[in-house]
Amino acid sequence: MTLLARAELIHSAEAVSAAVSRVARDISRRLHDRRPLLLCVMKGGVPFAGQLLTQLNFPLDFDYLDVSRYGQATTGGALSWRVAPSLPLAGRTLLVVDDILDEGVTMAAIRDRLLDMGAAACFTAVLADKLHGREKPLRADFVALTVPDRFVFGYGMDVRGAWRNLPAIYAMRED
Ligand SMILES: O=P(O)(O)OC[C@H]1O[C@H](OP(=O)(O)OP(=O)(O)O)[C@H](O)[C@@H]1O
Ligand code: HPA
Repeated sequence: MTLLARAELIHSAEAVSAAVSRVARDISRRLHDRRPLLLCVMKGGVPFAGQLLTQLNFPLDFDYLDVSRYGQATTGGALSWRVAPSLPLAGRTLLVVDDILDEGVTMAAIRDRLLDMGAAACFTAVLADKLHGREKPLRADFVALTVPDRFVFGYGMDVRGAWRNLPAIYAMRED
């Protein structure tokens, strides 16, 4: 059986879409008058950032950064910075958008680096916050959904490089 056929549906496409719209409204309320620079974290942040962008009805700028610490693995390793944002950050309000806050190592390192680069404020938005019960180095300001403490994929999140393109969120079965 294929990996997808054996996987368990955690959040349907409809549930993901509704949660993204709710977060878009929250972000609009909080940041509408701050002309934020929205930074998409490659690669997993692409679907979430793309859908958010179409629902944020206020002026903003857009750029991306690329970091990775999982590669094809299901456990995290050392963080590798591949591309830093190219737009100037000094004095800006940032909104960093990623697919998942798991151990939180990636988002905390991104926030620290962006503040070091001169950003005035760094807000964070994630599609999924993984509930594993361990302390995280940061809490995201905007969270669309929670996911259980299992390896999840879909809507930007990959499993061994695949299935980022799914409109719903699935979890691998443990056995
Ligand atoms: O909270 P953490 O435990 O640090 O994990 C979260 C990070 O892991 C994934 O990135 P990955 O390294 O797989 O890069 P990718 O998005 O390019 O696949 C995900 O997109 C987050 O950026
Ligand atoms: O559960 C996960 N799925 C996909 N990518 C991830 N990166 C960190 N945790 C995960």
